[in-house]
Amino acid sequence: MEELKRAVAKEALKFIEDDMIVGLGTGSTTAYFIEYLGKLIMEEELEDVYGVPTSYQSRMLAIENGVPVLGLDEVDAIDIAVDGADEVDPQLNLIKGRGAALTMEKIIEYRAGTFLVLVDESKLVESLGQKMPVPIEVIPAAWRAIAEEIEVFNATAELRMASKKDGPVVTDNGNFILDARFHRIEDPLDLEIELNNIPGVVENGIFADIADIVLVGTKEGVKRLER
Ligand SMILES: O=C(CO)[C@H](O)[C@H](O)COP(=O)(O)O
Repeated sequence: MEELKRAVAKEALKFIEDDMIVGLGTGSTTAYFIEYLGKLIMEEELEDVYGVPTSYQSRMLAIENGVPVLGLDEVDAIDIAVDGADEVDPQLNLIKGRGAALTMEKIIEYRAGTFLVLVDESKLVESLGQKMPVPIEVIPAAWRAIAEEIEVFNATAELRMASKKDGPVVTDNGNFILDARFHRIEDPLDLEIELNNIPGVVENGIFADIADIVLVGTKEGVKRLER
């Protein structure tokens, strides 16, 4: 599995050119990409490339690996964003947010000229929600009310608990995460919009219609899917 992640991360470097502003995703696959990107920058094979991190994790990795970073408010545009995903359906709709970084990921990836997704083949599903719950970032005081409201969608929502801290996971933005399991997600775009309409919801992990290219690591090599 790590080999497949490394292979897609290497392939993603082919999309990066001098003078690009690159959105840096979060997670284990993107971590390889940031490492390799830093190597090219340090070896001066790429010039004037800047990363815009989507999380503390990607910011720390970028700094550690020699990728200069800028905040979203310091750039005019993002040429390309590179990130992993938890599920990818045949229309290239995604579920993201296992790493609880979905809000900044969506803000940056929505704005990118190209959104490039890196996954291994285990992430491909027939329909979203097949394996993974949909993470929903919520204002802490509203978590219980929203968890109850989610039931209207024929779903159950669970507050994500931390493993190295007592109590719930707190996101980089200071919010909580609900993991919602839906019986069936018929229309990802519709559900994405409806969830965001609930007061107290900051953002949800359905990324419908925004991925441009998905690189899939398989045992037979890296495959490219395009919308
Ligand atoms: O959405 C994410 C973090 O919020 C990650 O991109 C997603 O969970 C994939 O991670 P990995 O590459 O480690 O499987």
